[in-house]
Amino acid sequence: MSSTAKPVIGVISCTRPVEGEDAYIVKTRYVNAVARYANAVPLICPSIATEGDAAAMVARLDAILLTGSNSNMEPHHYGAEAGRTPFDPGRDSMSALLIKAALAAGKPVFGICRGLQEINVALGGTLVDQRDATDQPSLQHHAPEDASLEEMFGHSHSVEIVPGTPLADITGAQSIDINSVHFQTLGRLGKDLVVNARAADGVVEAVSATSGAATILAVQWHPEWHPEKRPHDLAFWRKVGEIARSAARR
Ligand SMILES: N[C@@H](CCC(=O)NCCCC(=O)O)C(=O)O
Repeated sequence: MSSTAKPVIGVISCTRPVEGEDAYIVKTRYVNAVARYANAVPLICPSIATEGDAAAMVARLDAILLTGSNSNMEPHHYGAEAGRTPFDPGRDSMSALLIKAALAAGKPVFGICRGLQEINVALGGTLVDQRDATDQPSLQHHAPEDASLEEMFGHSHSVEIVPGTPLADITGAQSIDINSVHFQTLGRLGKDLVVNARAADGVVEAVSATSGAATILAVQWHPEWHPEKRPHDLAFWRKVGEIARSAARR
């Protein structure tokens, strides 16, 4: 497929110190997955925008992807009084503006891990931190904090897929094994979101929605982490590309 025929997917960035100063960064695995497995053109969106800038970016995109990140949303976004650092307020602001602009424009919104959480909060939902639980969680959703990167993404568990949902169609499976790299989980579900998968402890692991002409598809795990090893992750990216191409033709 020629590059001009490929959809363009905006990939949100995070603010991180690089060489002693702030930089807008995206981990290469997210960008590479969009290019290699969704067969789309990735375009990194700096997390600096007014509402008008976010709308201007979305006007030039066919879809947006909200990536994972080890920062947490600031708790005031979902009505909580306290939360754990690290925070990334620029990312919080940008994700909310991009989601609002994309849904208003009828363009697809894809989310991974933090991105799923941002979508849930943008639609009025809340987050819960597993580390605040008073009782011992029945399922750990994150490797120990001192785990190496490989150990962190090697931490996995199964999820049950809700029959009849888009994820069931995408994967053709009832249960899949996923990597798990998050301490926060969805609390109250955001408006119009449909649960597509749950872990054994009831944690929501995937959601979808059709908001007007826009499609939402978001997962709590990381399909960009070596998807070549997991058919359901390859299927996720193929669907991302398919939805984005359909949006590009509108
Ligand atoms: N901080 C939130 C979101 C977790 C998340 O996105 N993890 C991914 C970290 C690795 C990466 O940067 O891709 C939480 O803890 O739930």
